[in-house]
Amino acid sequence: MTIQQVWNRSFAISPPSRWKETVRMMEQEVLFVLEEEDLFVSEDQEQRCPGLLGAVRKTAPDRLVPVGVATPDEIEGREAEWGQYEIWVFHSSDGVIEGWLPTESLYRHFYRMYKEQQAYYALELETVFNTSYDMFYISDGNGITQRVSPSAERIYGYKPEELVGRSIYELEQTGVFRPSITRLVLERKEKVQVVQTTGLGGRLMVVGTPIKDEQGKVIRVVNFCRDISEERRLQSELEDARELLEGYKQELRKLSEMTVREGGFICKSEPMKQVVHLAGKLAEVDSTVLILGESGVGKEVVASFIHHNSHRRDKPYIKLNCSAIPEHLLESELFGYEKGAFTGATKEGKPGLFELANEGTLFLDEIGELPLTLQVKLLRVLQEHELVRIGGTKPVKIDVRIIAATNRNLQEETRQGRFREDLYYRLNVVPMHIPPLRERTDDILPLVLFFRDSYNKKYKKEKSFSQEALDCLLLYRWPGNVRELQNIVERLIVITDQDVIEAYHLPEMLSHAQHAATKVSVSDILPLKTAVELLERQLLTMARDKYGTTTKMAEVLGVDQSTISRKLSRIKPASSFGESR
Ligand SMILES: Nc1ncnc2c1ncn2[C@@H]1O[C@H](COP(=O)(O)OP(=O)(O)OP(=O)(O)O)[C@@H](O)[C@H]1O
Repeated sequence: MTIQQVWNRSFAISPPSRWKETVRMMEQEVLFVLEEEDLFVSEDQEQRCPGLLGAVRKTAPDRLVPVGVATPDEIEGREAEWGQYEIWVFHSSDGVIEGWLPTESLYRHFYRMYKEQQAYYALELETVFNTSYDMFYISDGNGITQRVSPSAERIYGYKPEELVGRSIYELEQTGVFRPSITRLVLERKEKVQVVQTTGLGGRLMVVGTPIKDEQGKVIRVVNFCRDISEERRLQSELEDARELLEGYKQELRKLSEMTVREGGFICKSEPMKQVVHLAGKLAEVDSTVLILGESGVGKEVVASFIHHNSHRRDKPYIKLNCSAIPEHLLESELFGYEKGAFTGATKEGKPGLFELANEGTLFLDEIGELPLTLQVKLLRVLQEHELVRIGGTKPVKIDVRIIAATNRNLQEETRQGRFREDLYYRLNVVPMHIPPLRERTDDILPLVLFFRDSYNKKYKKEKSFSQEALDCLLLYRWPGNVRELQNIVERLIVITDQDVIEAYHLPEMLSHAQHAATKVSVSDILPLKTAVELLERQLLTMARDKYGTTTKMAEVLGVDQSTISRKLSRIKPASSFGESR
């Protein structure tokens, strides 16, 4: 039975709602008379303690009546022990009970009971206050700190005693926390829930609640503060892991694209033959290679060709796309870390890709995306052939061949200060430029046929292309280079219902090429090379007559200005064309 229940069974001598009042009266030594209903709350109570009501009623005026009251030993959960006390009962002249008055011994009993219960509540509150991982922060109506739980030291970096007595306005100004939730509660006079930043860089979710007096004036503000920095850290770690995963997924997709190639390496055009020739020579030496070229031209294919034809072929070939990994994770991916190097580091530490690629080749794709801080570290590895893991002190010897690739203009990047000049020269020992597909149109048809056969095999189909469709593919500019061509051929093989893929099956972006294809008509059979040359000559002459400058010609014919100059020099001396005449 709880205290409240005991009080009720004690015939509501003083209902709990009035204990406080009773105690206040006692403390002020004021006697007071309780109402009859305080004594006899309900018939139900009379039923539970039969006889008492009758006994009181039968009492002669102004007589002492014995009553049973729970002793103070009965505190939450313990069985009540009943003590005997007496009360004064007052009757009116016609015998109606007017009120009653506890005797002094009963007053003392009330008092003890109240104080013990108060102490019990205070103990409960104290325990919650002192042991909670969350923080309670209590201020008065003027914003002066009254009480703070010990977790303040962890959260704000101040012990409770260093905060008590200080103004929250001052603490906000000095940056212990921002904003002050107490200030907001005092301003708005209502409950406020806001995220607060601490001077230590943490973040708290704070719920501030006003306590008001009878006139509605805020006399206390109780803040409940939960540290959410950890949640945010975990969330950001999760996001990092997601980004990492996404990076690897991209790499996997590329890998699956590559498996279709199964070692097939198409190089029919003259420029591509030169690239392969150079790659063959580079495979014989260990020098650093920088492969330049637009996205999808085959830089990775060439890197892999170099590795697989070098003496390192039986050692690891590891590829890292510097733009696919979030900047802050790139360092540990590349250089590894020692155990406990940072929060989130595994217990054992982890080797980076440099160590994993030891004795083999590390292909750093999109090197232009490497942050400047890591560029310094990479330069050191290239120069000293050793690295130090994050959080480590011991240098680790490394024997790795670096092949880097980029579709950016690295020279321009160095001018802009985004790429270190010293690293650029260190990487640029042997640069290789892979021309875009539109500049080696002789590769288009072999590539289309190669991917057609690969995907026919993969999807168990027997599709072929109509001549008109092939013409469109040949005339398209392929801004996405070989990768785009590969994807389009795959899509056509998969989604076309008919066995022959016609021009109208081609995706929309090829429609311009298709349109162009119908604009060109050939009246006789002649060798393709001659036909292309004739067409090229006609186009160049037309464009030259119409526009007059190589800049404009390059724009309308969709090639670089240098290509125009080169081609024009074959049909007419280049000197007759100015840069932007
Ligand atoms: N000469 C080729 N023969 C056969 N397949 C090729 C050839 N060149 C490129 N590919 C294929 O085209 C796709 C893109 O090539 P790759 O990934 O090497 O291009 P990249 O220049 O490295 O692109 P990015 O700059 O976007 O990384 C790959 O699937 C690759 O197998």
